Amino acid sequence: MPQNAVDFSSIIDAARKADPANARGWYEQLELVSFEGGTLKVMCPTTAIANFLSSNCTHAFTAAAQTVTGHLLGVEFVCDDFEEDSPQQYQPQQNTANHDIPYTLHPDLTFDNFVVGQSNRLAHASCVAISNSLGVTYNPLFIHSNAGLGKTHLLHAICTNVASNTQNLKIRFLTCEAFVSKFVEAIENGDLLKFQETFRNVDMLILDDVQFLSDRESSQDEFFHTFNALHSQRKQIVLSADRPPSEIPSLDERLLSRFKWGLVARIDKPSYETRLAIVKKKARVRGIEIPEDVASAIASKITSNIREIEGAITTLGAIAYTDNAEIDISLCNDILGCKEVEPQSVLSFADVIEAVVKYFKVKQSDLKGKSRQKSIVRPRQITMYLARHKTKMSLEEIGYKIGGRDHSTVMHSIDKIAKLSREDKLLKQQIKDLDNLLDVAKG
Ligand SMILES: Nc1ncnc2c1ncn2[C@@H]1O[C@H](COP(=O)(O)OP(=O)(O)OP(=O)(O)O)[C@@H](O)[C@H]1O
Repeated sequence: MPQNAVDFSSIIDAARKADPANARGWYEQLELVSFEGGTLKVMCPTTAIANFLSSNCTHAFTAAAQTVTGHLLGVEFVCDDFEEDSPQQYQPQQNTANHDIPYTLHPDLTFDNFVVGQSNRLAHASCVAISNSLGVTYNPLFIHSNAGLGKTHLLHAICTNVASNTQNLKIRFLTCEAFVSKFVEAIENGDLLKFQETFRNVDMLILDDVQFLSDRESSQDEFFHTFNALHSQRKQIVLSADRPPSEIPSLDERLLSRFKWGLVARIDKPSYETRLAIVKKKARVRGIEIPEDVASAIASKITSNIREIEGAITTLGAIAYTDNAEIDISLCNDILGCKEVEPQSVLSFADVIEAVVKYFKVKQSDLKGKSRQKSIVRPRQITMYLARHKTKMSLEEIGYKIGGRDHSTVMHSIDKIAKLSREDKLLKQQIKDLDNLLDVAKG
């Protein structure tokens, strides 16, 4: 089949329908570059987009390509960050070949896609400032807020901005949990020197959720030395937490004072106007048209957590793509109406993982690690299943929290547990016990 015989726009439409939750407005910017040896090569505008598609959408695009052409085809996402003649194939370990950023950056979480209002103006401005001159303005930068108000979004945006404006920088971006578990692993394996080299020789260190250091004395001590090593070389440090430094329990005084050396910026709950702008922005990113009355209904009803706004838009988009339904106020009220009668989940990922750890007597670090032992794999899959059903987290967020796994691994684990628990009595009982434990935790 020649390349020009492939109806690429129908493939894009079919891919949107096959997986509406991941459909994006920027699908329009994808181009078919070649069709050779049974593989469609799709050119992506950025590495982050190629990364996102490879991790999350390969299945949907392959199924779409096969449905539209009637042939067994493969799909490969490529990008051309170096502006060379031939496109660079996407390398899963790297965000760009010129930077060492081991963590996968999300293409949606950019400064362009971040709505600025009174509630987050300082945090946003300081992130922009540091990403334009690392280690010079605010060091460290400490951002804190309640859940779902944009901390992680800003951290991704800093990395994306730095990666696109500078060359050959070493950036480490990870959750504090990952830092602690790598530290513990390094002690266990006698690799402490290598660990220290990894974290003390970077141009920027970004740690998400540093409240996790609470009560972990050795990790605090190690981080204290990492901090000093970086700060003395004027390397940039960015930290985020769900509370200000002074409210992190059992935080060493030496760290507490260092966390306040630079700038501490709080993100507050956004106003109605900011929420409305966020609804519109999110809809645009997902390529969904939302009428004004629907946008304002969402912004009025969902007030405290932007993640829930995103959830409502994803649901509307899924219905619009799969049923070809028009998004109108009655559809919106159906969705938001359901939300109202749902009991408000106060469970977090931490509640879920703690329950699983206690119940199966396993270590958190193992659940988030790479072990393939059955005694770890099953509790890990159950954690993902429960996180999906008992919290409001997206597949991507669950993957991020459980050791940086991708969305398709999370989906596979959830499906597997759902299927097995129908037949396997022991598994069914385990889920029921954990369900009860979590209901008690919720109170
Ligand atoms: N000002 C904003 N503009 C656009 N999107 C936003 C904004 N604030 C938050 N969001 C979106 O809300 C969702 C949740 O944000 P994010 O994950 O950054 O929250 P968080 O503060 O890190 O939460 P948590 O503490 O639970 O990890 C993301 O999809 C993010 O893009």
